[in-house]
Amino acid sequence: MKYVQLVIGPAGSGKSTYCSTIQEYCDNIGRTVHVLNLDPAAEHFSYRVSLDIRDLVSLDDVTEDEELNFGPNGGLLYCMEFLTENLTWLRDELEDYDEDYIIIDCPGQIELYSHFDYMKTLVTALQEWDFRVCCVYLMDAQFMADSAKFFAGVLSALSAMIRLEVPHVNVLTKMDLVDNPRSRQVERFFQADSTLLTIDGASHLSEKFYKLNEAIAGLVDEWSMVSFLPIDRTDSDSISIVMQQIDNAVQYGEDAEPKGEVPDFEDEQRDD
Ligand SMILES: Nc1nc2c(ncn2[C@@H]2O[C@H](COP(=O)(O)OP(=O)(O)OP(=O)(O)O)[C@@H](O)[C@H]2O)c(=O)[nH]1
Ligand SMILES: [Mg+2]
Repeated sequence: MKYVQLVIGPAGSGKSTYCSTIQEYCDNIGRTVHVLNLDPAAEHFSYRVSLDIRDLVSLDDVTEDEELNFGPNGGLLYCMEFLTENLTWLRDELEDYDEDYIIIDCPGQIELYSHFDYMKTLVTALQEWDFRVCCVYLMDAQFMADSAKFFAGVLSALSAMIRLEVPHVNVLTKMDLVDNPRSRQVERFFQADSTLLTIDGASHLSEKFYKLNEAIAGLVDEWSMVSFLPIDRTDSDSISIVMQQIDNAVQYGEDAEPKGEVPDFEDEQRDD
């Protein structure tokens, strides 16, 4: 089987850093992974890039083209559309890898996940090429300052989850920056729960906005669909827990051939 982690989330949520953290972790445990940069605007990498969308199209090509005349955000959408129209390029590139565990570092523009179909088209193509895809949705733990913000984040995670229709793991990033007293506060957010709204006195909200938040929180609660795993890049246990959750989600290794000599049960049965 072949596997993909599709790493998505808002701008600056730590997607590229997560990819390098996972690559380093896998290097250490002797597991081969390849990281694909899907951000046509990316320039600097803290991981080894195995595959790069910029070999097909880069943001500079698009924004410097006088006929196209795009700004950075329109240019990015154009690049993603170009990718979805040239998926054979990606299929051919992916065919080069025997060890098929790919981590895809996606761009951060939230509209890509909320109301454009490019990511869904990509996911469908990967599934057609026999990849098991897990969406890894990252959110910055530092934004957990109040529950109204948290529920806004939950809704965007939920919208990606519903749109992409693949196993989904939500991760709170940058836990190393959360100091101890605050970390207890952050822990409340690992499991989305509507009581959060009443705890942290979203009292600064107008009554109408509070009710809206309450209704949304109730919806999330009722579906019990959204939980978050914390990741601290300085703590290998937390990385390992995130990897285990993703492995479970894609059933990683379940069809692996057993290593070493396989006992011949048929012979044993005959002897019996
Ligand atoms: N301390 C700490 N900083 C982090 C962590 N993850 C990301 N950062 C910092 O947060 C900033 C953004 O991180 P990136 O990994 O580039 O985030 P991104 O989601 O790839 O950003 P875009 O691709 O621009 O959407 C950088 O300055 C990182 O160094 C983390 O786990 N701990
Ligand atoms: Mg990035």
